Amino acid sequence: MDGEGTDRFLTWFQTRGGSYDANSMGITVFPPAEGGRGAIALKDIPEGHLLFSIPRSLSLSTRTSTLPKVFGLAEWKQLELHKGWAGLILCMMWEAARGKESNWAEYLDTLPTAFDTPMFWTQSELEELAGTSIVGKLGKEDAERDYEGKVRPALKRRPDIFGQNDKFYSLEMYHTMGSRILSRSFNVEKWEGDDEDGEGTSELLTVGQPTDDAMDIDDANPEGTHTVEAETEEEDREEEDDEEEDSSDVAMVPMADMLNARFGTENAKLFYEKNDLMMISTKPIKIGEQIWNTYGDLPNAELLRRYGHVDLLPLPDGTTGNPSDLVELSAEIIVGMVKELHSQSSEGFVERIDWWLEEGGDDVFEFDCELDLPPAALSLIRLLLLTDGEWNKVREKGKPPKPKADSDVLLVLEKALNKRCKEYSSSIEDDESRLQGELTLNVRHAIVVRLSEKRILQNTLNKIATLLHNRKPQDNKRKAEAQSDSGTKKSKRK
Ligand SMILES: C[S@@+](CC[C@H](N)C(=O)[O-])C[C@H]1O[C@@H](n2cnc3c(N)ncnc32)[C@H](O)[C@@H]1O
Repeated sequence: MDGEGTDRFLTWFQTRGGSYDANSMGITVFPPAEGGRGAIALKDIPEGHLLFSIPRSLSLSTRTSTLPKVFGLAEWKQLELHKGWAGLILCMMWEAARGKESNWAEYLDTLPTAFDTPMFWTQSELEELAGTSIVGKLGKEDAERDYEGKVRPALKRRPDIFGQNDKFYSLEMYHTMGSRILSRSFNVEKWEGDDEDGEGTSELLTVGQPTDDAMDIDDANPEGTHTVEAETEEEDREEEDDEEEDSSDVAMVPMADMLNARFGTENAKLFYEKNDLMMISTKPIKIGEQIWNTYGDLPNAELLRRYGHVDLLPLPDGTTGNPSDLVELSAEIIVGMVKELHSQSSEGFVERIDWWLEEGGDDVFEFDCELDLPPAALSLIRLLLLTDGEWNKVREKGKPPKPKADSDVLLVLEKALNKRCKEYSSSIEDDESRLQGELTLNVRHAIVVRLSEKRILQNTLNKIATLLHNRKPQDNKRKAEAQSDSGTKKSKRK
């Protein structure tokens, strides 16, 4: 968006009831590594300062767009457009197709048309992500299923509303709108006491998850909070009980979505009142500094998948990376390793695994930069290593084994992590050397993500090796003691 575009947007914003402190903040373009277009402090801003406010009616969601009503709410639901993001995407397509007639025309003009997210990568670029957790989370097929199953039938059913304009309603446009939601939407809940369909004087929506983030600013907005993190994946949302309400909470919020984010730099947050959403500084901001929101300090894999960028900061070990990074290990690898190491038959495990899952046990374990061994992974390994007698007792008690990292458990975990390392097609050294050379942005991002995952795996393996080294003599001593104890008991019983 050029200067003229910014001015048009700001004029639109103000004429529609939005307000911003033009003395304190402006919209400018930062270097790409700092987010490109974003907001800048035009003077020293104290903490708790209102930077801008947005009437709820100016957010764009399935509640504020008139499309669901024009289409007919019953038919909307019949096509399942009230579930997931398909309904909001169709609203955004329709609003874009209406051009200047749309309430959001000038806002829609500000939104990106191209993305650096893996959703739009070539096959060879995607191959660079092999081994990372992004691969299974792109959601492209799910999106295309929704387009074919919900949006296309809606377009066919109501040519009087949608016309024949393929340009605005193509699958490509569906992905573009979906990516706009993924990288810019907020979770805007209904205001408590609002009536069923969001009409009337109860003034529609509230922002965010009014829980931990809540912060008192003054009496006027006692429950301020924000959720700049893009919504959870569609498939997660579909599992939620009150899905209908959740989907209509997803909203595009003009101006608030102009703020960039970087790990640990947040100095402004979105708060809410009954009628307005408000961006308020959470720290003093110096003149010339960027006004940063937060996307939840996500790991680079998630930043890349949702937003198309990565955070690189100096880390305590002298490398650069994102302190939130983590690597996933599936329970499947652990189960396979126990089978391999202990020559167990698959049948013996099925019962235990089913029980583990029924009890709410994880099927994926996260290892992070802190290098703590996930207690749930330790507990699962112990469960799988139990004798049949011990397993029966555990089942009777209804409690998974305590997450103790003895040497048997550590050996399984070590092998499982070594196997996990093999899912990447390159070594740490290869990646480090490639990062020194010329690379396209996408390939560089892919290497940053997988290198960090591999470093976490390697550091965790080093930790396990040290633990094993220190623990073996202790474990042997304990085993010997246990044997002599049981011997004593047995002789007593005789
Ligand atoms: C909510 S928008 C922020 C405003 C955006 N820069 C714009 O021009 O409208 C999120 C997008 O901004 C960019 N962005 C935000 N923070 C960034 C950062 N720390 N580094 C690189 N890009 C960033 C990414 O393209 C991301 O998808």
